[in-house]
Amino acid sequence: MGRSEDKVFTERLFERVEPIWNSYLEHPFVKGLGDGTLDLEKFKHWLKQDYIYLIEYARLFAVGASKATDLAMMTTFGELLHGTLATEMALHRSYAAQFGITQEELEAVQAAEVTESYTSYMLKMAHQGGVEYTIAAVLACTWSYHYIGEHLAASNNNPGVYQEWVDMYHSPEFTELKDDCIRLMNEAAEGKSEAELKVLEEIVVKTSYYEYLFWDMAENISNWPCKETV
Ligand SMILES: Cc1ncc(CN)c(N)n1
Repeated sequence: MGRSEDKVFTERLFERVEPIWNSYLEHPFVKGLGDGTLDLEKFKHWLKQDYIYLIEYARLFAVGASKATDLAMMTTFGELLHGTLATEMALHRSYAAQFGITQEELEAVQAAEVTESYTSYMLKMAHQGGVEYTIAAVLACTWSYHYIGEHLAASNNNPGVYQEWVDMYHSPEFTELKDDCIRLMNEAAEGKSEAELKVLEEIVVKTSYYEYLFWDMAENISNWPCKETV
């Protein structure tokens, strides 16, 4: 006991990404969400970019369903797909309605540079390997948002207009989506060689870095340098 091989795969992953995820908690955008001081224009940029990010993210679950190795796994991917489209994206539609942004406007948003790069990377990984690549590509997204949601809720600051955001990401529904992703990752990692696990670990690390870049993109309201190029 006590050897690294005795850990379930996601425990080993968490040890690797925990410092990266803790850096999100120090990020000005995330801090602003937690204490309600975040500039609304920054939040609107996140909202629009995240909506189209989530459309591609939902597509990943469809790829996962097509690569599933048994019916139980296919069912879980179906639930994750539905949970993203119906539960998580309902948060975005609710905020958009408060800000006078229609659903059509949300769907017509053009991906900013980081959104495009991040979703392209995830989809490339999902298509490159077996179902375990797809799960590795989505894991940090769901799990790290839950990590942030839990920390913000526990910090007892007043998120003000962002209360709904904090409530969503540590809600029982979102916790279930996160737990499903963790379970799928461990199932898919079973019997894999160390070399294969290392590849999956690097996907989780890289998507964790992309998550940081996404917070930065929202904080800086950044987009492509020339509007004409999008
Ligand atoms: C960029 C990003 N990463 C993760 C999540 C949580 N599904 C999200 N909504 N947006």
